[in-house]
Amino acid sequence: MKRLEVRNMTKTYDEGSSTITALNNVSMEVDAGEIVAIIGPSGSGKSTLLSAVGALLQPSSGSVIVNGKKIETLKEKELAKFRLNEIGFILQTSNLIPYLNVLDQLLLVKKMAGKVSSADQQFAKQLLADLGLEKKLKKFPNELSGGERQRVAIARAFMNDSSVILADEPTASLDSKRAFEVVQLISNEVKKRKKAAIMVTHDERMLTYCDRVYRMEDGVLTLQS
Ligand SMILES: Nc1ncnc2c1ncn2[C@@H]1O[C@H](COP(=O)(O)OP(=O)(O)OP(=O)(O)O)[C@@H](O)[C@H]1O
Repeated sequence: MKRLEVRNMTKTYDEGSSTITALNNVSMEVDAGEIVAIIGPSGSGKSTLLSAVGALLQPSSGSVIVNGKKIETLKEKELAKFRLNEIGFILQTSNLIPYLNVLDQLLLVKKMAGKVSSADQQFAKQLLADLGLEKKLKKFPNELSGGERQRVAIARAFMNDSSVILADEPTASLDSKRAFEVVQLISNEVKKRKKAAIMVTHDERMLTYCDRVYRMEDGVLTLQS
């Protein structure tokens, strides 16, 4: 059983008299410890695919299966829980909360899910240390560089120990040195913590850190390498 499977997924949008096919019979698999890239032109359906895998959008047909469970079978309440516990998102910009320090950015995820244990505190510190931020625990976002902020966002995505990590152009706001660092760190954590990760990127230089590369064109996904 693969950690993540997408089976024959189609998403259409009705636009008056015409229909846009954002995803056209897309299938892919990502196993634990794998990071795959999706490249492709603007408007080809990459964000739509990430949204569907992250249970933020319902496909018109097809399935997303995480740890053998079809997410379309989940009810609204279970879906919210699924998003919180099984999906970690890393976005283009770090989206940190301005009035929380670095450590609290991570602990907020736990506060939302219930309460913060000392094991949670330890885990958060361990993740931040993995990402080279052990000296920045008490800093606020405006006291960090762009690369540091993005590393906090990566640590935060791993904080709920989800099965799946979804990264939507995580290097878009970084210069190329920082971009390499950030993708390498994501890849290392994915392998160390046995996540199934999908990264959408426009930057072909980042593909060296990925196990497979898929190309999206007009809603059709093909394996490139
Ligand atoms: N809510 C919506 N209603 C109608 N059409 C939509 C909607 N969301 C996306 N689309 C269309 O679906 C197609 C795929 O869009 P999507 O955002 O997935 O592309 P993308 O590959 O992520 O693009 P980019 O690289 O520019 O972010 C596009 O034609 C887009 O216009």
